[in-house]
Amino acid sequence: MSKNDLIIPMDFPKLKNDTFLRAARGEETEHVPVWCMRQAGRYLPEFREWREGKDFFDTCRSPEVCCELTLQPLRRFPLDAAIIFSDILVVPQAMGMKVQMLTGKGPTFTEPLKEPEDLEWLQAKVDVYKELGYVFKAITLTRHKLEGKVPLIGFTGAPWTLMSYMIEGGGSVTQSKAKRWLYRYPEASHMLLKMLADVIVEYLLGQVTAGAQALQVFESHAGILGPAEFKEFSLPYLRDIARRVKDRLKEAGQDVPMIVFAKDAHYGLEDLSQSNYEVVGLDWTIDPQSARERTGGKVSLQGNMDPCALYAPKERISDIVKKMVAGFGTRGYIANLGHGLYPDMEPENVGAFVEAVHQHSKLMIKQM
Ligand SMILES: Cc1c2[nH]c(c1CCC(=O)O)Cc1[nH]c(c(CCC(=O)O)c1C)Cc1[nH]c(c(CCC(=O)O)c1C)Cc1[nH]c(c(C)c1CCC(=O)O)C2
Repeated sequence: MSKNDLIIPMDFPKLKNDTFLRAARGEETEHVPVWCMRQAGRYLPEFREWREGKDFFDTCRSPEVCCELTLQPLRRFPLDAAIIFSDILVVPQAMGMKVQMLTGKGPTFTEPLKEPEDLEWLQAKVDVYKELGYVFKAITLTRHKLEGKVPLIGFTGAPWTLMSYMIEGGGSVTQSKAKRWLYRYPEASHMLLKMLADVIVEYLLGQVTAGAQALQVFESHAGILGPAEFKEFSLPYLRDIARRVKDRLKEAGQDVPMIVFAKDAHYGLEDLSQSNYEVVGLDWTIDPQSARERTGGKVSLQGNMDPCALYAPKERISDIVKKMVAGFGTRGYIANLGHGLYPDMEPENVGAFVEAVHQHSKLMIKQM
């Protein structure tokens, strides 16, 4: 597949609910928009049905199935945004690494990177249209099937998070193999991070060309780094990605809001709020008001209810949401969880969360 094989997205249905996009830009809204990380996931029986017996990455490579899985949560809940069903690990795959999703174990690389010499067999220059065109097709198809209901979010893993998977070969508590590279091979680490950033920029631009209306960058493994390592090995690449994507979009007369979610990196909040992203996503370990103070009104904020609060009864969820919305304020705010939904969560309680955000925020905005 090449860029020209893509259905050039000129004829998308008109967007009816742009609350999420307005909040991302800090504009006024009638209610606080809300979506959930991992909203397309195993907590939904219809999702489990579609995924049953099928390989995870085969599913990612089927645009029709990705489209269906993306739309499922929107049929149930009045969410204000959709996020394309895919995975961050499709990028290492595009660079030539083999990854499987093993039941009960999660993502597993057949041959993780061990030493700097291993970088030689990585694909540094990736034709994203050829290797990741299936994601772009899923985005274009979903954008049509959404019928303008809500905006569609595209996403990527950030360089450090992807690097850590490529070296660890899967999930890890200490990330010690990946961190060993940072301390022992800083030059090779920067080489790998730069290689990843280059692919990510093209990948994000391809997603916008295909129809993505916002982009989220997941730095899920930020919290394992100390402040100095974050400043050296994560932040510069996060900034570089947003800058390059925005410059290239500007040349094409386009502008798409970008969200950075660096989990557990509150030490980096001030820096993240000055990193070319419109929105900073937050995990639940930071208090909404202090996040506001530390980001000084420079960005919109997204988050940050503890996903486990969804185990509470509905009335309690409503109280927690009310405090959270009051803490962030209704302007420049996108409600979300502080991380993804877990498979054992009740769809009904997810509905209660979404409803509580709309209900409380509408009242607060009216009273202003
Ligand atoms: C670290 C990471 C990954 N993938 C992702 C991240 C960053 C966000 C985060 O910090 O959680 C991002 C991701 N993965 C998935 C999405 C889809 C969109 C959404 O609904 O949010 C998104 C945005 C689908 C998925 N990706 C995965 C699932 C579950 C497996 C399945 O569907 O069979 C889904 C719905 C698998 C996955 N993919 C990954 C892991 C560690 C796992 C296994 C853990 C688990 O089993 O939940 C890597």
